[in-house]
Amino acid sequence: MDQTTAVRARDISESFGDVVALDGVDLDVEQGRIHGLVGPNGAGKTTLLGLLLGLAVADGGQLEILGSPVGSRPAVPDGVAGFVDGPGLYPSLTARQNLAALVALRGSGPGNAENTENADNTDGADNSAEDADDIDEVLEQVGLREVAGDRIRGFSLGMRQRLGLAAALLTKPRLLVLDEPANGLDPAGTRQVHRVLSRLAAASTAVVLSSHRMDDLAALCSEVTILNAGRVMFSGPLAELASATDVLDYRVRTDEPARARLIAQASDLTLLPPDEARPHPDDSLLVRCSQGELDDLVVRLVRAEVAIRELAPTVAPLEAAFLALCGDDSDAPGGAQPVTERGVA
Ligand SMILES: Nc1ncnc2c1ncn2[C@@H]1O[C@H](COP(=O)(O)OP(=O)(O)OP(=O)(O)O)[C@@H](O)[C@H]1O
Repeated sequence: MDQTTAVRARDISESFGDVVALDGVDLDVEQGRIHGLVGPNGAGKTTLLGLLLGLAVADGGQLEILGSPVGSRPAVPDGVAGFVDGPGLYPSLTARQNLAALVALRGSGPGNAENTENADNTDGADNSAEDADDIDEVLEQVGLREVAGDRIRGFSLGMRQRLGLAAALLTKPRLLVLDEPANGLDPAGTRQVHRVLSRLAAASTAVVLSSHRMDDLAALCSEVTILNAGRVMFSGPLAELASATDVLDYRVRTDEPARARLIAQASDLTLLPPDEARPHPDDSLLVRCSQGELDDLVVRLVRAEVAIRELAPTVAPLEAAFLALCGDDSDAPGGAQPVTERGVA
């Protein structure tokens, strides 16, 4: 497998007036990896993706894309494709015409944007047969072949996102950069996009994509970078992130709630007040504890012959780690401390 580093960023900073969007960001992405950027609103995700796409140049730090340092002027680096803030598309053109226009604008087709707009040659008559085949192929990949002849004015957000992905695929990128590609996608669309991205990664393309949600990324990415207020809170494999948060909240449902509560009160763990957010709160216990403390509680309950009917974290471990690191949930276990094991601030 090609081990070339697709992205190597060191101490990247970027400000807009007084607003510090990125503050000493390091990022490493190897080819063939799908790397997720996650963080709350204003964390700096789009700003960082924009730098990777060459839409802007960082105020400070070093950035290498596909083995070459980026220049001092904004320019899309060779081999890079993607979009931030939604794909740029022509609403009055069909899906196929949009892709044909992009091919023409890139200069790999004989036409230009104007003649593509005026013509109703939805079969790509102005493009070479090879371009037309490529267009059909990427439309098929993203599941838009059936609506290739429809004007995209009527497309849903999810369909536009998929067309944006198709446009990026046309360039056969070695680094694909996507800002919230899951926006507006239904579950089937999400699965389809995941399949496309996984195939790309298997063929050595690096993918960097952003999301607000850890659970979105967990299904697709092997590694993540968590940004908060422009700083890297964690960067590394998902498994490492899950183990970064030892303390979690668990729901424990038993056949004898009153006795179970007494036993929990006699333990070292923290007993949380009942979950009022649930529409039908039952009499399960909510406890905040480490894995070891949970083991101890289970042993005590079993010894007391209290039957455990359900035991599960209230929030998935990865989501809990994200909430703890971003410190945007005062109820979350843990605090907003950067994890310092691997390339973080
Ligand atoms: N062009 C700009 N002019 C001024 N401030 C900007 C500009 N672009 C971004 N910012 C600011 O930089 C910070 C980071 O913004 P950015 O869009 O990168 O965050 P984000 O993580 O993508 O947020 P979101 O999840 O809401 O899209 C924010 O405080 C934002 O207001």
